[in-house]
Amino acid sequence: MGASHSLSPAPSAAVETRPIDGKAFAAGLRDEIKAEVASLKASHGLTPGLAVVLVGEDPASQVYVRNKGQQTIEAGMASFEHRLPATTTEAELIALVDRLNADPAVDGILVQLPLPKGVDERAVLAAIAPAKDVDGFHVVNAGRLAVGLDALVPCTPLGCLMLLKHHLGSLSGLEAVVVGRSNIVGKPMAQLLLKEDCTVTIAHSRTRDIAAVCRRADILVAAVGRPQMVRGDWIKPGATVIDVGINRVPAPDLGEGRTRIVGDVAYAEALGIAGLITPVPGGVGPMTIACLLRNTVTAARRRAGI
Ligand SMILES: NC(=O)C1=CN([C@@H]2O[C@H](COP(=O)(O)OP(=O)(O)OC[C@H]3O[C@@H](n4cnc5c(N)ncnc54)[C@H](OP(=O)(O)O)[C@@H]3O)[C@@H](O)[C@H]2O)C=CC1
Ligand SMILES: Nc1nc(=O)c2c([nH]1)NC[C@@H]1CN(c3ccc(C(=O)N[C@@H](CCC(=O)O)C(=O)O)cc3)C=[N+]21
Ligand SMILES: [Mg+2]
Repeated sequence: MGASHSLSPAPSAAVETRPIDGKAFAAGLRDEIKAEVASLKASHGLTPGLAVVLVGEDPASQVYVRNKGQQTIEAGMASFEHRLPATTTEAELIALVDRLNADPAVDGILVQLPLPKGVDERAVLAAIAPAKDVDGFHVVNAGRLAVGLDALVPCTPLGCLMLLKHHLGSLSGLEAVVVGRSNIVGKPMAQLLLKEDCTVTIAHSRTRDIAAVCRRADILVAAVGRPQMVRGDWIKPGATVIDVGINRVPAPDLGEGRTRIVGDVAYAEALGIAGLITPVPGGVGPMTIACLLRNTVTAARRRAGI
């Protein structure tokens, strides 16, 4: 057969990769939430309130807590910040959570993770009233999500799902691979994708030939915490890539001692291969906070019965 009649595919033209603007999408969501809060206030006298508990001095956590507080107030909600020293005991923390559970002005409680060594995270999360668990980390909410009941859903996977549905429409039948199996990102992400009728694979540190597993994905979600681990040749051409990773790495090009934030995906390598990709920063992170505000409004409505 002559070359002009070859049945093999032409050398594939590079895919045009479109970045997903999570920052803009989150700003739009916050505008909607702000309008909803104003109408709840006008018609029911209800002001949703979010309490954030930060233990210790973790610099990254301080940034997120500041952003959360600002955006909560901008949305017209009440923000309660509790900053405690790293020496706070588990009993003191649980006593604070109990007070917040009983406080009628508080609709949502978020205990920023990680907690200092010596504090049992599970015990603290278990103390949060499920109706105020706007992170969706309590076993009651995790269980409700798993069996298909209404639940407060963890903010990061919820934000990822909103981006996916907005850009892809129906996800039914798509191959989804989630890299990472944490209780706060990987597992609930897999549950949400399953609910959308994806065929879901969860990969983790023991997965054999992870590159080949990832290459099956129409939707690839990276939630690992390893800078740029997912390489360009792990991505199926045209796939949608959601990069959850927030990794602070040295950036000597910016100057001595400077750092920058990168994701779990080698973004530059993904360009020309992925169809859609979330950048870091400006992708999933802003969606997490917007979904936290949304969950706080949801919790406030349910508690008020409206
Ligand atoms: N953008 C946002 O809003 C948010 C971002 N994050 C970021 O997302 C990332 C993940 O967070 P989180 O889920 O809490 O992290 P965890 O450390 O709790 O979980 C990481 C997961 O990645 C897996 N893993 C680790 N190394 C490898 C490897 N070499 N190959 C394959 N899998 C691996 C682990 O597997 P195993 O279970 O086998 O150990 C584990 O399941 C972090 O960068 C975090 O900062 C987190 C929350 C919100
Ligand atoms: N109980 C609890 N719930 C959490 O949801 C939780 C937590 N603990 N501990 C830490 C992680 C991390 N996390 C982020 C939130 C927002 C951005 C964010 O806004 N990122 C922006 C800015 C990034 C920057 O420059 O710092 C972006 O990606 O564009 C990132 C990460 C929530 N977490
Ligand atoms: Mg109130």
